[in-house]
Amino acid sequence: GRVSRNIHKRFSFSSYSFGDKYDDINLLGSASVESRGSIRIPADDDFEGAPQHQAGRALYSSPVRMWDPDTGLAASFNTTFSFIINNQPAKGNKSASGGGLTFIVAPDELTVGREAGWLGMLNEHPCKETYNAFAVEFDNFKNDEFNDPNDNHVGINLASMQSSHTADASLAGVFLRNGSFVTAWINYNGDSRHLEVHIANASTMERPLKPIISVPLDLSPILKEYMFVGFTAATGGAEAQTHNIVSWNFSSKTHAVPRFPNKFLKSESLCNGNVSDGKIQKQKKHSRESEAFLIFLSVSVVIFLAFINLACARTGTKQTAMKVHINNHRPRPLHKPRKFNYEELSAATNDFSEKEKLGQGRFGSVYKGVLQDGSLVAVKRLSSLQIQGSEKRLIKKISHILGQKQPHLVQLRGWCREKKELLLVNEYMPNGSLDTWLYPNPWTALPWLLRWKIIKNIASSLAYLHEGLDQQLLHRQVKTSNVLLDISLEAKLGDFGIGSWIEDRQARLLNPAAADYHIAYQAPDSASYTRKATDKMDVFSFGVTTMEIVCGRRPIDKNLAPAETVLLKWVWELHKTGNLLAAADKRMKNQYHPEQLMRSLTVGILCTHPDPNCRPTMKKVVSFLTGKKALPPLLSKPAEGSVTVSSKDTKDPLDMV
Ligand SMILES: Nc1ncnc2c1ncn2[C@@H]1O[C@H](COP(=O)(O)OP(=O)(O)OP(=O)(O)O)[C@@H](O)[C@H]1O
Repeated sequence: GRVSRNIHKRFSFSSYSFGDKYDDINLLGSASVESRGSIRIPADDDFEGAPQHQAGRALYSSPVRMWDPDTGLAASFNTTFSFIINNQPAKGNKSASGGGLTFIVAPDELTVGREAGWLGMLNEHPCKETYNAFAVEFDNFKNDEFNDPNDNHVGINLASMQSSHTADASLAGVFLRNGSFVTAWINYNGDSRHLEVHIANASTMERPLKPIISVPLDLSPILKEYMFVGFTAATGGAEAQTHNIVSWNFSSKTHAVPRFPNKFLKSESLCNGNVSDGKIQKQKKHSRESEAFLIFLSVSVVIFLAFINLACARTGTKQTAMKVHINNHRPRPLHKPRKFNYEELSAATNDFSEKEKLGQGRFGSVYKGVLQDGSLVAVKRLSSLQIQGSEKRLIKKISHILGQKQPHLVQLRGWCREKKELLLVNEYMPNGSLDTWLYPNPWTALPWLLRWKIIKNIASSLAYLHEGLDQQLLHRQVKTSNVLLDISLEAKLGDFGIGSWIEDRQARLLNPAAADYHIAYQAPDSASYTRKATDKMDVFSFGVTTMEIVCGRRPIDKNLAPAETVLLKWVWELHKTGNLLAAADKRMKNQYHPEQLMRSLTVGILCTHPDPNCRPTMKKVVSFLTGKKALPPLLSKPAEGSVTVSSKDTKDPLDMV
């Protein structure tokens, strides 16, 4: 599954509905919304005089994102609109000429372009400053100064009244000024840099097969991030012409490289990563000295505060009474976990529609849903698969998970067991799963401080499941697709505990690709289905996940050189040659904390030891990561008697790839 990081914009005005959405349209110059509900330029109905030499604009009132500054790519957009150009000879002037209209992407919401041949698109700029607008013109006057081909053409205008491409509208059977309905379709693809324009002289919305213009076009040099879209039109001096836009649909999509909060980008401890493994030892010593000073400082502050507190308690001030009152007011849980019925979840997910699908795992699909109370949920639909054990045992297992509350565990809000399906209702995590942040976007580099925080968050939630409960709960599916990010990019571990209910062999049949991907996280000792699951298998998966987060690559990547294909082996080799820092994700551009990075990779190596007995517990991992416990020295070879990482005679699942 992948969470899209694109920004979409979509709006629609059905025929003669501009009056109903008056606030959504910004009218400039002589543009108006006439009584029937279409946009009309010029405003005045009187053909006798006023409409001559008029220019006006009607823009969608909010800016639209048209360009992504990080990738430099233009938006892709599709727009369809219907218009009528009505042309009558002005009094005393027999020849009917005209002006025309444009669909414009404008850099501002204030400019009204010049009248006549300028179509309200541009002004003459005495200082020659360019006005970076893009427009498709529907021009019914031949301006020789702009090299117009005739008085009935469509043109592409890039910050200029001289069109870069033109086409004769009559080739599509369209006569722009004869007062009939014209429909235009403008489709621009910012990735492939291609523009197509279709027109049809009809009130139907059916697009003709053949475009009137189809050209390669890179709009990115003239676009800026936010722009205004809409229409311009103008009249000249020898005609009485009105331009009515009757209906309009617009949709756009821009790439978006996430911008991370400053707290993840700036830190004094972040330094250029060109540091050798050896230098880090020295840095460690220095940081221990500063840690000692910090501890001294904190202890002094605590003693001081305790003293103040004691003094207040003696005087029995009002303040103390108030504090007690606040502490007693304990918040109630927002959503009590419960059993859901099928209809409720079907309604919440729009009948499990494809549009609401968040992703597909080994056992089924996950859908976004809105419950009746308005809260957002992610519904995991485990269909037609073998759930292990009796119904009674299953419910018992679910209730064990339902009760778990830890800040870094995705909250299970309930379940539904109906129609031979099991549906799990989880809290919705708006920023999706971690794998979608790591891949495949080459522009997104998760900042180091965020990666470091995520690693510590996962470690703490696993330590809680393993050692913080009366009855140990094994996760059994620790991997980046099960690490989910909430609105403030806090990491939470999802899908904990459910691995033990589900028939693994069934999963391969359901989704072989996902099953292959899953195997990369599995410890060699879990290769046998008869072997009982242990917490050390979770520790192994955590080790692989940690390496993946630091290195920003998949645990198995067949596109890489053979020596690098298996992440675990590659990291181990780099460690042996004292070159561990070279494993850091290149997209971080050396902006990381070398000591933290080394520490997490070392923890990764310890956790993926082939011998489960040599792997640390998750509690120990937490103290290694937080620096409470010193890391044991890593041997250049795994300890005597244990199986080596690269050994061929183990049942290492990585060797099966
Ligand atoms: N609570 C949630 N909030 C938002 N998105 C979610 C949530 N749970 C899952 N997803 C999305 O749905 C996708 C599929 O999830 P699912 O857990 O079914 O599969 P998986 O983790 O990729 O594989 P597996 O089935 O082996 O666990 C995830 O990758 C994630 O993008």
